Amino acid sequence: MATENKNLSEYDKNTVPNAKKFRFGIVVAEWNETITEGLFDGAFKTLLENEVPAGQIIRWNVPGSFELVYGAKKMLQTQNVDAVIVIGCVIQGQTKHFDFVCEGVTQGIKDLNVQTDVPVIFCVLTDNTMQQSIDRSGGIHGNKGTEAAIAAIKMAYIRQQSSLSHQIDNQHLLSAGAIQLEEGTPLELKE
Ligand SMILES: Nc1c(NC[C@H](O)[C@H](O)[C@H](O)CO)[nH]c(=O)[nH]c1=O
Ligand SMILES: CC(=O)[C@@H](O)COP(=O)(O)O
Repeated sequence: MATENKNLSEYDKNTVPNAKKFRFGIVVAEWNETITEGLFDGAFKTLLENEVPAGQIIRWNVPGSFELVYGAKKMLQTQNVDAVIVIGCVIQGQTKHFDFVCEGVTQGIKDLNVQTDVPVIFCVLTDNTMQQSIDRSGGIHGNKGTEAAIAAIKMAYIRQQSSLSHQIDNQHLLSAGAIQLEEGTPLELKE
């Protein structure tokens, strides 16, 4: 389904987990800032609407979308966050630079999702025209920032639940008699 057949701001509140205790990082590119500010507004307001306290939302700015990867990496390395949203707007110009920026940021964010434990949400418009970006940052097609905020809440919840289930599994094993040795602990077998 293409964006033109879906309003990016619409979501079913009944499918959104409780987000009150989650902490979110938002990294915003300054290129095309009228668009990225619109995307940020959509994401920020949606997090507030889902009862995330403003004090649990950390915002950093970076120069352009290519720097979103480094900004997200340092955000999740240094801040206590349950998910990171990266916000950018890349618009086709006269050269192939568009292709390289889009590929770089896409692959970089994918790599962070593979290599780290904190979900990084891809709120980067890759449009042919400014009008397409306007339409997707609060215009006729809604706001991709809203979509990204809901995705961030859902992924933070999956991260939390998967960690809990892992802990429960461990507890189950320990309570069932399995032992968990600290690395280097000598195993003493009693007669
Ligand atoms: N043309 C756009 C850029 N270009 C800048 C790069 O993202 C990067 O900041 C620069 O190459 C220095 O590393 N960035 C956007 O976010 N949007 C564009 O349309
Ligand atoms: C995505 C870009 O870097 C692009 O907008 C820059 O424009 P140009 O390709 O005309 O240099």
